[in-house]
Amino acid sequence: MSLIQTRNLTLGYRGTPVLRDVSFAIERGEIVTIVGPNGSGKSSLLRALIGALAPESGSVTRAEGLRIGYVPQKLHIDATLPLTVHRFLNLPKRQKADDIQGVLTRAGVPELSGAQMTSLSGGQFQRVLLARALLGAPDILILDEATQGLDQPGAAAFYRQIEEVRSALNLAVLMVSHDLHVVMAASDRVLCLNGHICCEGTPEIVADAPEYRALFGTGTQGTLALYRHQHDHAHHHSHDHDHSHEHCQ
Ligand SMILES: Nc1ncnc2c1ncn2[C@@H]1O[C@H](COP(=O)(O)OP(=O)(O)OP(=O)(O)O)[C@@H](O)[C@H]1O
Repeated sequence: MSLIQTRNLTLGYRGTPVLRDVSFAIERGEIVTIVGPNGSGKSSLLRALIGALAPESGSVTRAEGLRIGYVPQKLHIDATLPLTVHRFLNLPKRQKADDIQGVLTRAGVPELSGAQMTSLSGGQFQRVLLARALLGAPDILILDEATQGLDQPGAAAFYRQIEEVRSALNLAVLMVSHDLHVVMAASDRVLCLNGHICCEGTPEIVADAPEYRALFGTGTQGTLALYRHQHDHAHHHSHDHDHSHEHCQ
């Protein structure tokens, strides 16, 4: 069974339509990225998937007992407040020291436990947020533009970390991003939204689709090729989904 599935999901705010007829499912082990212009309904879809926004029609089904780990865009930390990474990860609930060290290691920052939150670089900060999301042993990680403010190499490194986490823990990853170049390459599947699913499939299929090009231009392919080249066969994925039905329409 899928971790989360929607059928003909239609969303809106007091009669203003936002998304119509979205049928989507995400399985364990998959990395799926949602792209789309501003206002295309990406965050609304995430909100509906986690149950924070009720459908106008259609349905959202979550696997029983599904644990969701959420990585926000950013989080404001009061610069005057002394707060170590270790203490931050103990909020709001006290955690075992081993568990904290474990998620920091998993997030690629094992050395940061004693560091002050306010001293972290953007990339380190996002990894600490990733570590926090991992504390609940999630089945699915949901990231809402988690690399905003990072430069392109920083964002690419963060997504490689996400891929490592996915491979190690076999969880699903669903992310919204504007970093089209790097994020598309790090995804198994891309969903392009514009009031509805205008296009979906592997990054290559979506980047080639006229609907996607009409929205985002044609600059993505070269970067995808470069990323693939650098990244080729660096690791093995344990999942094996059949996406032969992928299409753009
Ligand atoms: N709480 C709300 N009340 C009313 N309208 C809303 C609300 N939240 C979002 N909207 C509207 O719904 C539409 C989709 O917004 P949403 O935030 O889902 O898009 P998005 O693709 O995530 O955009 P962005 O890339 O700018 O973050 C927009 O027109 C927005 O103004």
